Amino acid sequence: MTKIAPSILSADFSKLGEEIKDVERGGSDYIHVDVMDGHFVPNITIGPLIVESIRPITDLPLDVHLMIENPDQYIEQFAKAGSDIITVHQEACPHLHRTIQLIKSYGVKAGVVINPATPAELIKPILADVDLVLLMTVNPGFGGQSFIDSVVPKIEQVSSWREELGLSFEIEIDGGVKKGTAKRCVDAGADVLVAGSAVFKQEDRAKAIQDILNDK
Ligand SMILES: O=C(CO)[C@H](O)[C@H](O)COP(=O)(O)O
Ligand SMILES: [Fe+2]
Repeated sequence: MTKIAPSILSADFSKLGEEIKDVERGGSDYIHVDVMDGHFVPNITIGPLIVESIRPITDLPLDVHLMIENPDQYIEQFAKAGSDIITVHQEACPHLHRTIQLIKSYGVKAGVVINPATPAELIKPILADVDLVLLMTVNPGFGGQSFIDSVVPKIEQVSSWREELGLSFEIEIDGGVKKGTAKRCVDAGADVLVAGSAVFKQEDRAKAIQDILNDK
């Protein structure tokens, strides 16, 4: 069963708690939290305080996507704030194994992310250590961007390695996912679809979620 992870980046922050409840009722599997530092990406969003404040609102796993430089410095804070999954960018981690082990040391699931232009070969050595691989289908930094089609073969590639290596990490896709692009991701091997604007910018969030999951 394909999972959906609405990204609160596109939610109305003035009523974030209600927004999260709405997508939870609408059938979400994870809540995706986009953390941006204005350095790794050209935008600033939220920090551990927000993760801590939304933690009591939902029992859904908080899937925290760190788009920050030097993530090692902040992993403890995000873990203690209540993250269930923390994903770090390969491009931001010179010592990727160490960073993945640091996340796991707090009892949190660990994921690795790559940008659209980063070859999947660069994360092959870490696949046996991660719970999740996040493949960006936009350049990180903003919601509402267009899906980059050239990432689809990379989804197939990572999915085939997972089978060959007998591993069980989840493959998550992030950026421009909506009805029309979701099917291509799922057909290529994606398990979890992040969707920001395609969920939160719609009035009926339950319908928006079903439209994405039923993309045929
Ligand atoms: O990581 C992200 C951007 O860097 C977001 O998760 C992503 O862009 C979701 O927004 P949308 O579905 O509107 O593209
Ligand atoms: Fe994200």
